[in-house]
Formats: sequence, C-alpha cells, structure tokens
Amino acid sequence: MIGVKGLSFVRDGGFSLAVDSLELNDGQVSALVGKNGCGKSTLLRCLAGVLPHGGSILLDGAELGSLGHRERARHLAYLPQELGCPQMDVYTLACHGRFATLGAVRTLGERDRRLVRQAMELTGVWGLRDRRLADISGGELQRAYLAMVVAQDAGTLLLDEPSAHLDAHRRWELAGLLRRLAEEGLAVVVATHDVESAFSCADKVCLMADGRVAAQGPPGVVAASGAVAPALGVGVAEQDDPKLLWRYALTRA
Ligand SMILES: Nc1ncnc2c1ncn2[C@@H]1O[C@H](COP(=O)(O)OP(=O)(O)OP(=O)(O)O)[C@@H](O)[C@H]1O
Repeated sequence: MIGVKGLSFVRDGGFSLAVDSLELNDGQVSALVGKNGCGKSTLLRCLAGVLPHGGSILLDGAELGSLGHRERARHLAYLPQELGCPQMDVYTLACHGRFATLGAVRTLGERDRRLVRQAMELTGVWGLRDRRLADISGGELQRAYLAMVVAQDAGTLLLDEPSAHLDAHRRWELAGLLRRLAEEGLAVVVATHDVESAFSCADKVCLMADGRVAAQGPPGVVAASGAVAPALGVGVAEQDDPKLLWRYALTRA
C-alpha cells in the first residue's frame, strides 16, 4: 500500500508534478490515466523511489526513502515503460525478479524457482522460457518483463504501460491477471493509455492532467466528474450491453 502526501517533483525543463494526497490500496487495481506527457511515468518513478521528490511517500507504513534497496524490493516491484533487450533468455529474465531480494550470491532456492515458474505461467511465457529476448515479439517481451515483476512477489506492483504491444485478447487477459493479483491482496498500480480497460476493470481511477490529479475515485465517480474530457480529450461512457468486452467505451469529448 502506498500513501502520498504533498508529493512534488520539478524537472529542469519546467514540468512539475504535484500530488496533494493519494492512496493506492492493497487488494485494489488503481489506474493512472492521462494524456501523453501529463506525468504518469514521473509519478510512478517517484513512487518507485527512482526519482528524488519532495513530500512524503509511505510504503506499507514506512517512509520510502528510509528503506534500503533489498527491503524496498520486498515490498515493491516496478515495471518501467522502456524495456531493454539484454542478451538473455526469457527464463533468466524472469529469475531477475527473485535476484532483487537475494544477496550477492544469486542462487535460487526451490521457493524462488516455484515463484518464477508460477509467474511465467500466469503471464503465458513459460512456453517461451528458452527463447532469447532478442528473438521474441514486442508483446511477448512485454509479458516476459511482467513475469519478472510478478516473480518478485512484492505486495505492491507499479506497472508502466503493461498493455503496450499486447493484442486485444492479451489486453483482456492482462486485465484478468491484474484483477487476480489484486484479489490475492496486492496493490496493483498501472499507468496506462488503455482507458477502456482502466475504467472497466480498475477499482480506482486517478485522472492526471499537467502534473496534477484532476480527479480520483471509483471509475463511475471519475466518469461522472466532468473532468475526463478536459483531461483526456475524449470521454468515457458506461455501456449496458453484456456482449461488449469493456464496460466503458470511449466517446467524443
Ligand atoms: N528524462 C526526461 N528528461 C526531461 N524531461 C522529461 C523526461 N522524461 C519525461 N520528461 C518530461 O516530463 C513530463 C512528464 O512526462 P511523463 O513521461 O511522466 O509523462 P507520461 O504521462 O508518462 O507520458 P506518456 O503517456 O507519453 O508516457 C513531460 O513534459 C516530458 O516531456
């Protein structure tokens, strides 16, 4: 669980992020949505401890900055937006999720190997385990990285654009996977342009504009707030057709 109070971050280029108050709870999927450049990744990077910031970020009750690297990795796993393609196979990448909490001796025990396999099966990459990262598709690479983050077995997941490169069916599967992780008690936080999925599947939507939180709350409350069209340039509307995949559809602003 993450609690933010008075968070601030200023870039040299002039962009500033300011979040007065935000709670990202255990057992919930929380979605950060907003236009390109509104600050979603910057906020996630502050929450992950990657960027220095003003104000307070509590991670499971402890000030984020007071936690050492390994302690933080036990509580929090972060999937960045940019995915590198190091010279390794999919299985080794997933094992890196376990390395985050192990010491200098990176020997995986039985529990580690079980967590890695579970994460790879959940994300559908177990069958790709021997393939080199350079030899798989963009969507497969996205899922391989997701396996690494899930294998870390942390209570809070920060995922930057986890649906990037995924086809329509995999996007749907991802929404189910995130729901399942939340039901296991994790705080799942996603920055996404997949607005339909965010409003349809998240417990909480945090709508961002110009480095600020324009609205936050349950999807229905944010959808009715009048803040969506100004923030996104498009609207959302709840649909009453059970045949539709997503409960919320995009509309003209
Ligand atoms: N490494 C960087 N150096 C300088 N400015 C940056 C850097 N990364 C992002 N910015 C700027 O910070 C602001 C917020 O960017 P950020 O990546 O947080 O937005 P975002 O909402 O995640 O965007 P997107 O949806 O395009 O990924 C933008 O004005 C962007 O140009």
